[in-house]
Amino acid sequence: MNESNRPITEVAAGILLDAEGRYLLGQRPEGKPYAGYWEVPGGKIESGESVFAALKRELREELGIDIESSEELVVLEHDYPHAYVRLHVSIIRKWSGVPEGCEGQLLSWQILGDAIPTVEPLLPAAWPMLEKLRLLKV
Ligand SMILES: Nc1nc2c([nH]c(=O)n2[C@@H]2O[C@H](COP(=O)(O)OP(=O)(O)OP(=O)(O)O)[C@@H](O)[C@H]2O)c(=O)[nH]1
Repeated sequence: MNESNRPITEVAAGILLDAEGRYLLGQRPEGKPYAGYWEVPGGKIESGESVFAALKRELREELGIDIESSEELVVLEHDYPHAYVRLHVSIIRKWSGVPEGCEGQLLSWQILGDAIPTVEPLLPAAWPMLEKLRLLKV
């Protein structure tokens, strides 16, 4: 619970960062809250699951890739009308397979040095994680 007494939804989000300094965004599919918004891939952490296990499972389901490791970037909270979420954001530099939109979602590689993504709209809570990513010397 938080100060507004809403249950906290724990979420794992993974920023795939490639050797050319690009990161991946995906578009939320129809049927989910904020459908059509762009986000960092990931999803809800199941009860008893570690952040890394959730990330590994979500990225396999959503993108068809397998990750071996991740680095924590930031933990941030956001109060949405539909949920109060705590996002555990990690950077992933190595994976096997080529990311595909396994749930029919569009994907877009973005250049880290760009001020704003070339796709929109972005989920509100995606902005602070991208800010944090830019501050990092990657
Ligand atoms: N994956 C992801 N979720 C985010 C981001 N920013 C953000 O606020 N969220 C929120 O975190 C929650 C993630 O839920 P989700 O709907 O993607 O999770 P899921 O795939 O497990 O959903 P499901 O229960 O429909 O299967 C949503 O409330 C979403 O609005 C982001 O950048 N990436």
